Amino acid sequence: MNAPFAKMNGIGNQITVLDMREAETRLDATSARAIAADPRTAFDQLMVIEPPKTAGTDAFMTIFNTDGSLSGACGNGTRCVALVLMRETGRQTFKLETSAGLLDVVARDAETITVDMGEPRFGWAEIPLSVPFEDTTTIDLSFGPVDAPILSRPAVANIGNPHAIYWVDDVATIDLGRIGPILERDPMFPDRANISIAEVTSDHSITLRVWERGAGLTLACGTAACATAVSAARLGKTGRTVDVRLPGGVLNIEWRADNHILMTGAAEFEHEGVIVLGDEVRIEVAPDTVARRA
Ligand SMILES: N[C@H](CCC[C@H](N)C(=O)O)C(=O)O
Repeated sequence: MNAPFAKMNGIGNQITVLDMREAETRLDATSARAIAADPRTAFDQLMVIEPPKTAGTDAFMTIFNTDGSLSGACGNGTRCVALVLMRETGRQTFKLETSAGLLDVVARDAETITVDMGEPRFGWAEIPLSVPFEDTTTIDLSFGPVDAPILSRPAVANIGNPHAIYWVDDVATIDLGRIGPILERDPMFPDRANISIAEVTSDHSITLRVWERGAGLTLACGTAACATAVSAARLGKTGRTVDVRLPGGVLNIEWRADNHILMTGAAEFEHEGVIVLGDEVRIEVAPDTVARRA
């Protein structure tokens, strides 16, 4: 079976979009890991486009991480899927669905794609946490020596996936590649968690680095930007509209008065081809789609 793929990125977050709308089978975790292992299709997230499950939606998306685990949400990948559908249909508005819910998308152009990421959830059981906390704006989960922790008192939020955000004075001084994998698997998080460190630089800007659950350090994470923005606003650190600066680029996040989070940013094609799915995964890149990079 052949499925078209597009290797893309959402401000540096490595995304492979696999179109399985015509496929008779579903992709399994073993095949997802094989696709991740090939440099031509390597991804932080694999966005599998499937036929719509709910009337009025354009497609269902199954989201795999590099390690083959599933996520209910991926902001950067959703913009990439929208760009694929915009090119295919010429339309600019889409309704997409994941295991976590519905997403309305408005794609003005490749630089300006806005996803309504829905409403954040803050209840401890919704994150989920394994310990009850009445107030999730700060929870008790530090890292480092008890008397001089390197990180402490993160905010937590669920944006279709679990996030913990630590506030720091300088994101460059924290060894997130070492600390991230430990906190990702802390017993506090029964489903693991995406771990962010955030530096508030003004009442409308935040610098962010993310260790992603199931994928590791990435150049950007859309849901982490959303989780960070709403947490900063809840704590009074910023207003409700912020620019979030990630290593790969900037996302604008607006937490609307109706509680919905709007995420706006770019998406980009790199190259395309087909993935032949059988006992083994075979990848064929269409040479004419390989972007010339200086
Ligand atoms: N990069 C994605 C999030 C991936 C989340 C995933 N790592 C998980 O929750 O398992 C984004 O742009 O929102």
